[in-house]
Amino acid sequence: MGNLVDNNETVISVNQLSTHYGERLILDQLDFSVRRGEIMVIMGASGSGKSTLLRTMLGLNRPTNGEVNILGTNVSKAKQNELYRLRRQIGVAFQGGALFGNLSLIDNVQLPLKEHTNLDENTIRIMSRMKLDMMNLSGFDSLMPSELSGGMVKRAALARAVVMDPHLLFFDEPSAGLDPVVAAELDEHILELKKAMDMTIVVVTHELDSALRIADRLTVLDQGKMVICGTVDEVKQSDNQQVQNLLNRRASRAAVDPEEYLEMLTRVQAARPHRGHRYDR
Ligand SMILES: Nc1ncnc2c1ncn2[C@@H]1O[C@H](COP(=O)(O)OP(=O)(O)OP(=O)(O)O)[C@@H](O)[C@H]1O
Repeated sequence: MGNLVDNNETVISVNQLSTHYGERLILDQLDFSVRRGEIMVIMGASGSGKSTLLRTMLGLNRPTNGEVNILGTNVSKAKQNELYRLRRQIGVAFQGGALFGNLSLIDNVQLPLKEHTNLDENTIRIMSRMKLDMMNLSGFDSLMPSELSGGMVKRAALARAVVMDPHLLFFDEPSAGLDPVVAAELDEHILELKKAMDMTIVVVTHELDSALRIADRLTVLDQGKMVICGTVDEVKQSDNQQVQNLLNRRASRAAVDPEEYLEMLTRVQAARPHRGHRYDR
């Protein structure tokens, strides 16, 4: 990656993008771009089309209209080998893309390097350890995924997603299943990645607290339509009713009694099955 960062350089452009499932319109003429070095958060309620947008941006779904350009490739029209080349420059941490349960932490993280490069074992190990270190996971190389806490699993998935030093990172629902403190820690790691690796990051989430913490800009979807695309301040100051509803929903959640919340968390912990040794930092 170069040292000269042009912050206005467009890394992703989404133009007039529409998608259907069968007859049903899911994404409706979306237009926005992602600039080099920024964190773009895509927000919206469940069913608003976030995952469909992510899949379409990665070329896993073909749009019915419009197009997505990533790093100069028209993803919507690209051939398989072009998509393959492009995806090598993109890191992806998906909700469902969990760690391989039969591989240790380090083996999970070094997998992309083994699959996509001809680097020797030693270099692969060093590169993987660097990413584990960045994610506060050094010293846990040989642990199996079942021995890791929820926060560690997410950090490990993030380490794996960036092990090839991608230009671009997609992260689907980072906070899902994490308690607020661990989710906030993960947000710090996302911010650190942006800073340390000069990375452009697209995060899909429905967690407003997390979105406001990490976003340079936000794109808000509602039923497949773009409600707003702007900086955190622009979103906060918007007089659009749907945006205000989203912000107010956060305010009412913030009013939760901390004692009650702690009790609820403890109940969940107590109900969890024993999973062997667990470590966290
Ligand atoms: N494979 C599919 N076939 C048909 N309809 C689908 C398919 N996948 C998603 N949908 C529908 O498309 C709409 C958008 O779904 P999508 O998963 O993109 O939303 P989302 O914002 O990511 O939701 P969530 O936050 O719950 O994951 C929903 O109404 C969903 O039911």
